[in-house]
Amino acid sequence: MEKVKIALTKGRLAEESIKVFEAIGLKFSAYKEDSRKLILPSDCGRYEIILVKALDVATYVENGAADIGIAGKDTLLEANANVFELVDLGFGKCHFAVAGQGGFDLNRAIKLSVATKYPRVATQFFQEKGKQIETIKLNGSVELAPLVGLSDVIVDIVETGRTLKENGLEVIESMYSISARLVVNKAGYKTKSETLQPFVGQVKEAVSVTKG
Ligand SMILES: Nc1ncnc2c1ncn2[C@@H]1O[C@H](COP(=O)(O)OP(=O)(O)OP(=O)(O)O)[C@@H](O)[C@H]1O
Ligand SMILES: O=P(O)(O)OC[C@H]1O[C@H](OP(=O)(O)OP(=O)(O)O)[C@H](O)[C@@H]1O
Repeated sequence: MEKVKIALTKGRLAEESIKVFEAIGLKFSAYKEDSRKLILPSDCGRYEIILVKALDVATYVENGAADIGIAGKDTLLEANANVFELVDLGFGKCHFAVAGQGGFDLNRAIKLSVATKYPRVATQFFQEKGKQIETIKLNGSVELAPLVGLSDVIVDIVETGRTLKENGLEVIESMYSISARLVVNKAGYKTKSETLQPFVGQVKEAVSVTKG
C-alpha cells in the first residue's frame, strides 16, 4: 500500500499537528524536537511526515510530493497554491496586520513602502484599497525595517503584540485572522480517496472536540 505523505512546517506548528494525529490514533514516535531527520515514518508505517519550511508546504502539496499538508493561513495566502483547504485546525492563531510607528498615517506617503515576509498578501491588501505600494521582501525580524528607515510600515503576523511593543511599533490596521489549516492535493484527494477522506474526517472531528 502506498504511503500517505504529510508535509509539516518545522517549528511552531509541528508539535500541535502531532498532537492532532495522536488524537486520531496515529503515532509518530520518531518525531523528536531536536532531530535533524526530515522524513519521519508513523509507527504503523502507513504514513510519513516530511518536514519543510512554512512557505514550502503549499508547494509540496500542490505538486503532489505530499498528499496532505499543515500550514498557517498566512503562508497559504502568500503561496496562492492550488490545493483543497479542508480543515481549520484552530491552533497557530494570530493575525495579519499593518504596523508601524505610532500615529503613522497610511495616506501620507504617495507610494507606501512596506517591508514584509508576505509581499503578495501586502500588495493585494493595499490594491483592494486602491493604494499602490512598494514591497521590500524580508525573511525575518521584519519589525526592524521602519526603525532603521528601510520602510514606512510592515505587514506581518501579530500574536501577543509583544514583538511590536518591545520595538516601539503599533498595529495601524488589522487585516485577517490566521490559524493552521489542513490542505490536500487536489488529484490525490480523488485517487487516494479511500485513505484521505476518512483521515480528513477524523481530523475534523478531533479538532471540533478540542475547539468545543
Ligand atoms: N507568533 C506567532 N503566533 C502564532 N502563530 C505563529 C506565530 N508566528 C508564526 N505563527 C504561525 O506558525 C507558522 C510557522 O511559523 P514558524 O515561526 O515556525 O516558521 P517561520 O517563522 O515561517 O520559519 P522560520 O522561523 O524557520 O523562518 C506561521 O506560518 C504562522 O502561521
Ligand atoms: O505578537 P508576537 O507574539 O510578538 O508574535 C509575532 C512575531 O512572531 C513572528 O516572528 P518569528 O518568531 O517567527 O520570528 P521571525 O522574525 O524570524 O519571523 C512574527 O513575524 C512576529 O515577529
